[in-house]
Amino acid sequence: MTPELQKAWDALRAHHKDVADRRIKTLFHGDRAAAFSAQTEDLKLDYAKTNLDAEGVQLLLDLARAADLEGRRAAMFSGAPINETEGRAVLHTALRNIDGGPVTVDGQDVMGEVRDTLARMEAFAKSVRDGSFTGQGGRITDVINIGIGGSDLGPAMGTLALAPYHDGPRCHFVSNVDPADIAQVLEVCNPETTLVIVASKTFTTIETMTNARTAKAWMSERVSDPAAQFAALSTAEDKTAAFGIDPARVFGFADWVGGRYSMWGPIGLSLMIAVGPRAFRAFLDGGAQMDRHFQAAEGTDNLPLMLALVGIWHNQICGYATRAVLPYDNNLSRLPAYLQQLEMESNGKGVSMDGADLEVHSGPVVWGEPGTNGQHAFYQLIHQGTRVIPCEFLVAARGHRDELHHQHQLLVANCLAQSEALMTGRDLDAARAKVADRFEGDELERQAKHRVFPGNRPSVTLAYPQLTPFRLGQIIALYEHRVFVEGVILGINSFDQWGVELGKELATALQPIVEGADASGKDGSTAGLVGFLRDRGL
Ligand SMILES: O=P(O)(O)OC[C@H]1O[C@H](O)[C@H](O)[C@@H](O)[C@@H]1O
Repeated sequence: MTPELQKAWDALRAHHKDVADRRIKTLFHGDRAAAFSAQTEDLKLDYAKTNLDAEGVQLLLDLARAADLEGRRAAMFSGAPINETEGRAVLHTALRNIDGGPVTVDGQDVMGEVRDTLARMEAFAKSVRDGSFTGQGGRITDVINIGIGGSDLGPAMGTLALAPYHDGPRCHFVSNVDPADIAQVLEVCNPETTLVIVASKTFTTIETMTNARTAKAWMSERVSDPAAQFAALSTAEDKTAAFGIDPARVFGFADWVGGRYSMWGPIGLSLMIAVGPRAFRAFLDGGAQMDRHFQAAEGTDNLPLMLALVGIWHNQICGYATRAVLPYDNNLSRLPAYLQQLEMESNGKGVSMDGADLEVHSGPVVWGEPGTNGQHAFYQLIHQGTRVIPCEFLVAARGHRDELHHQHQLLVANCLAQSEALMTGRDLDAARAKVADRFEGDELERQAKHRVFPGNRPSVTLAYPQLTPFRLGQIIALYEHRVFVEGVILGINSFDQWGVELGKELATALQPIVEGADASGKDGSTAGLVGFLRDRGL
């Protein structure tokens, strides 16, 4: 860590010591709500309900500067190999730069290829949607995307998010190697009218390849040329050919698109088939708009920067180990899962870019569920548990059901009530007043204590007009850049994922053992579990 960066961390920690005990609510005077929010025409990020003050924000901005955020950001957009452990550029932004200028990697403009692939995807999606591409039993009724991690979560989350725009064939997403996953999808599909999309950046992921073979076998029972109803999305075009997929239905992309950043390109094909090329373009436009905003907006006007700095404040400075993402937008119900990969696979590292042990914590545990469901499940702990969980709310002005707008208004009231309750809490006097008509004496005290809400719990709220394709693009790109900024400040490589390798290697080594080979070379626990499962039918 450079002395300048060290100084910036120290200054923030010292500031936190001074302000840790105050109550957020006492900070509300003057124009706090406006000063502690970042806004574009369509998006408002409110972080007034945090313990940040002007000095805290300034110190966070100093931290970003000391980490050379501007330099790293320019390096990313310019196509420099900032994924240093893999020697790759990081240019998922190029996939949505459709109306923008050239983007060069190793001196070559990649935009021609990006546009060509997008045009091929659009032509194919159109042919599936209008029935000119058919299965061997007629028009395509079902699309099955087989992929995992970044080759699943993006299109699965996006297809659900844009359900009101879904006018193409039904889309199913199979990810788990657990046969239960694929079996229940195959059960409801007709092989003669189903398109299978095998989505895998590497085309070697064992779960995906196993499911793809199962789908091919299922299809070959009913159609004479199953491969004709397969498409592939991958960087490994040689491997897609070996699987028997016609290059006309192979949509390739370059290694400078990370798996968890890949829904903007070919990996988004199932989403494009669901909502149509036009809506998909609007999604790309939303992402591109956020890219421009991220590069141009200054300091506190910059949404991804401020979302990241609030995250750093909570996770690193206040020591809150997790953050809850709570969309009050049911169609975003897979957003928490999507963000778990985006954030935790990107910033869940213990080693800095230069190979030294990290001197700060890795990124936070991210989790969540849509409101209002979470309110009736785990909000108890958020309100009264002993650990503070910063909450991130998402809420739209309007849903897609005008006739049920009164229900949407109730949803919004719930969202706003939660952030208010978290901040304000309820003190012992107010709690006593709640039960004074039913209890007295010691029992009144005891009952009141259970009804105290400590409050002073921070949250941020992202508000937007409506979850359209364009807006989804903005929101996903906002989170991507937030992860980038946090990664730069932590000094890590947000674009590799070595931490997933060991489990994969050991699973491969364990396969013969679960199939019957001798387990005695394994530790006693593993061997014991194999024995237990074998005795019961493994
Ligand atoms: O797209 P694939 O190559 O099949 O990879 C699928 C996923 O598996 C890997 O193990 C990585 O952890 C993920 O980043 C990736 O998205």
